Amino acid sequence: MTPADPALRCGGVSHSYPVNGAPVRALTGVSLTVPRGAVTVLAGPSGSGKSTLLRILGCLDRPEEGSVEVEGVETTTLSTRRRRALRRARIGYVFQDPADNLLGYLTVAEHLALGARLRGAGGDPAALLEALGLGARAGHRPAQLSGGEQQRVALAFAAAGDPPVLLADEPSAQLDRAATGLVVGALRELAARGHAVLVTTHDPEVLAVADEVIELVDGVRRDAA
Ligand SMILES: Nc1ncnc2c1ncn2[C@@H]1O[C@H](COP(=O)(O)OP(=O)(O)OP(=O)(O)O)[C@@H](O)[C@H]1O
Repeated sequence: MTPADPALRCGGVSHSYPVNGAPVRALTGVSLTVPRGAVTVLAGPSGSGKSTLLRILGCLDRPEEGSVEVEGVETTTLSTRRRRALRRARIGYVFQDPADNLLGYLTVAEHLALGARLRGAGGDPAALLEALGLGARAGHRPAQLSGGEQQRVALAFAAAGDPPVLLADEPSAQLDRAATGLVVGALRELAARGHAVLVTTHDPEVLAVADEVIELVDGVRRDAA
């Protein structure tokens, strides 16, 4: 693998969920690459399969069909244990629901220290907190923060330790304009430092800073691939 190779690549990914004994098709034959040093946006209407695809690319779920490579490593054939180890070391993930991202008993600073430890220390967590407008919150626990502040801490936690791949599911969903501006700035800054950044969004402010937009409709890639 060379530095020019994409950080993430998937090919022919299809997936369905069983609902009342019958499969509900969420993705059909999706192929894409996510380059380093850029912000790539996964767009599309509600229910189009964005979260499903992000979870599969983030090695949280295994697709029914297709390949998923992280930094040149095919992940769909790895054991659950090895996939989890690869995810922890190489991928930062921000879940859509703030409650899924943070541990109630850790302060903001402790989250960042944990993120750095999981990946081998790197980056500058204090600078990232400042950039996200959270410089004064390092000693606070999630319950002492608003939903929007928790979502920004989740982004800092996911980026702590500089994982090469950063995935975020609707990172501005809970945020007002000012906070969205901070998150958008942080996503661009992470891309400028060489991270591969992939976010799902409906938000025009996030779409505006995308280097590339990949559009899903009914689980199928709609843009010119
Ligand atoms: N756990 C699940 N069980 C059953 N069906 C599911 C599950 N998760 C998603 N689906 C279905 O899969 C399809 C894709 O859902 P997904 O959440 O990936 O879309 P999305 O584009 O992220 O939507 P949104 O923008 O509303 O978050 C939808 O038809 C949805 O109902």
